[in-house]
Amino acid sequence: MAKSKREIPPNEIKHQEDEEETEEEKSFDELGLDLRLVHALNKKGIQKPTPIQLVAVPLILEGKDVVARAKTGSGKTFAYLLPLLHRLFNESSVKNKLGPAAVILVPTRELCQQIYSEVMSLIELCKGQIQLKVVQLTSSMPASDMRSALAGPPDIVVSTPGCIPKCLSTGVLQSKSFSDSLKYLVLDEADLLLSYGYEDDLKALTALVPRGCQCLLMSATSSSDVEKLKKLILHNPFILTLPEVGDVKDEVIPKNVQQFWISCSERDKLLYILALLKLELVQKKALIFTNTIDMGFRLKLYLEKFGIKSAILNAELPQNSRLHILEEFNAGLFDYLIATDESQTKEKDDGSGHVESKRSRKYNKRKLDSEFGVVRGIDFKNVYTVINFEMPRDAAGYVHRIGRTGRAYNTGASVSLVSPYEMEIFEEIKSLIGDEENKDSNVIAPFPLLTKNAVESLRYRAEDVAKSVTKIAVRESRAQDLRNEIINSVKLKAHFEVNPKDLDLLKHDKVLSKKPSAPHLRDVPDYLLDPTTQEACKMVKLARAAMGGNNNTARRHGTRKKSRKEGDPLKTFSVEARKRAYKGGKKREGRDGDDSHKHKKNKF
Ligand SMILES: Nc1ncnc2c1ncn2[C@@H]1O[C@H](COP(=O)(O)OP(=O)(O)OP(=O)(O)O)[C@@H](O)[C@H]1O
Repeated sequence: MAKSKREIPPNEIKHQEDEEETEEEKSFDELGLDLRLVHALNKKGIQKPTPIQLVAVPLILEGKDVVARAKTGSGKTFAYLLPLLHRLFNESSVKNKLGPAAVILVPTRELCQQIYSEVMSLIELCKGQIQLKVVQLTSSMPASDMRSALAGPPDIVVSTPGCIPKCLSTGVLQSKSFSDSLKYLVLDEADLLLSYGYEDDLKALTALVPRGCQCLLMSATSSSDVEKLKKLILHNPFILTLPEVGDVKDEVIPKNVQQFWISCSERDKLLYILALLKLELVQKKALIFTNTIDMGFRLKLYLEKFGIKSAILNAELPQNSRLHILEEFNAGLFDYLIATDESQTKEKDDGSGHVESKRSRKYNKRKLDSEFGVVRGIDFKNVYTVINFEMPRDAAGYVHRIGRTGRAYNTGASVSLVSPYEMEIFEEIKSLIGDEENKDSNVIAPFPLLTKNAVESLRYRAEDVAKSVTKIAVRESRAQDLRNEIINSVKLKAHFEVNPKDLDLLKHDKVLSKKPSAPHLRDVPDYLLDPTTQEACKMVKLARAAMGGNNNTARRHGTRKKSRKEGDPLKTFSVEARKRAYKGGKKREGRDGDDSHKHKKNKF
């Protein structure tokens, strides 16, 4: 355990990344973890604990209540999962227990799935030496599914908070059985649980948490909500804060993420993002955030016209599709994911002074999934760049968005397009993450690689194309995409239950536009680029090569695997799907190869 050298309350442990050198040398084994878990981690390529794991694991193994606050991507999940599994592995199972021993509560379904997969993969890697039943529950599950999931009962339940009260009220779970068996309660992404509207559910649950239950609360940011939860559920917990929250400024963005911004008008945002992507001034994979679903589709349609493929992720899509999109993106099947991370209520007013049309509002009234959370806590793999096409509505949203890159020991970058409407929130963000004492410190620096000339050389076509992406086109594409995803989702459900790892059926970066992109818009000829931009492109490419390509390995595997799977029942899905898959494969082979021919031949 990290010893406190400063005068801080006895149960409060603050930790700086550069202190306690000997602590940082410690291995998982030396933290006292079960060797089966240590081997499982090694098989995953995880060798040394992150700072939060170094401090939290021993405390949790000792049975302490812990509140851990650490940056996004700092490894908080293993910080509680490893000691939790250790304790469950080594406990003699209580006979006749009628409820779960451990409950992990998370704010969204996506997180539920993610944590569930993480637990299952650790258990599987323990080579069948461990028999633990793990289930996931979400509020939309029918009572019969909940009943069968809870039969046994399971050792670990991963759930959104609304589910447990639902299980209790429908008689699927008895309050007494629940209280008698519960030994571990984890509130993960605690800073979000209340903002997702789970306060009543959590209060209902509190009454049932027995005194001896070990409670753990994990969060990326500190907030009054976290304080509230801490008081509600934990008893005299150890408070871990990494890195140390200094007197002056709270550091919430990982140091390994370089943050940039570009000042541009609302109208020029399409032009600027085109320049960033088309001139390849940002590293792939990139996660692009918009505040409304319509804007996400507008952006996708616009980029398509220039031959830039992307996929869309939002709360409107069916759950299966969302999970599938995440898995595909994580597996490297496409490079750009446009995500909308706000809820329906917020979507009505986008804060930028833009008034949405009546029809658009009608579409926005579609039922969005309140348990959806694209940004919060999701472990996107190998995202190098996060682009804020529109600025989030609050500073915490910025922290969570940027936290999708630079995870664990990786590096990353972010680029925010900031219009005059968004300067206020931008200032707020800067003051949250910056150094107030040193006003000149460029925590978010101006993006250095894009010259005015480079932008202007693209303006004519960019504006022309932007005009062609009409509101009607956006609306039609959104409706069409939703229809497709609903059909696919129903058909996929059965298959994914049997083959959860199969990613290859549907390509989510399919082209939505009815007209193919014009060849002259696909590539940028050299004569349009000034020497500075050409130099910048080269630098980015070199950096990508140094980083080991552009994450295409998985994609290539995916393509080949698919072409071999002629017998796959999913391939008979529909003529459309097959065509798309074939086209997708061809296209990807081209993209995987040397793409240096780009920028040379075609006229722009
Ligand atoms: N000790 C480690 N060494 C290397 N990678 C690790 C280690 N611990 C966790 N990771 C990886 O780091 C990534 C981020 O971990 P995790 O999702 O737990 O972060 P987090 O702190 O919960 O972030 P967020 O607040 O965004 O949810 C995951 O891909 C995880 O597998």
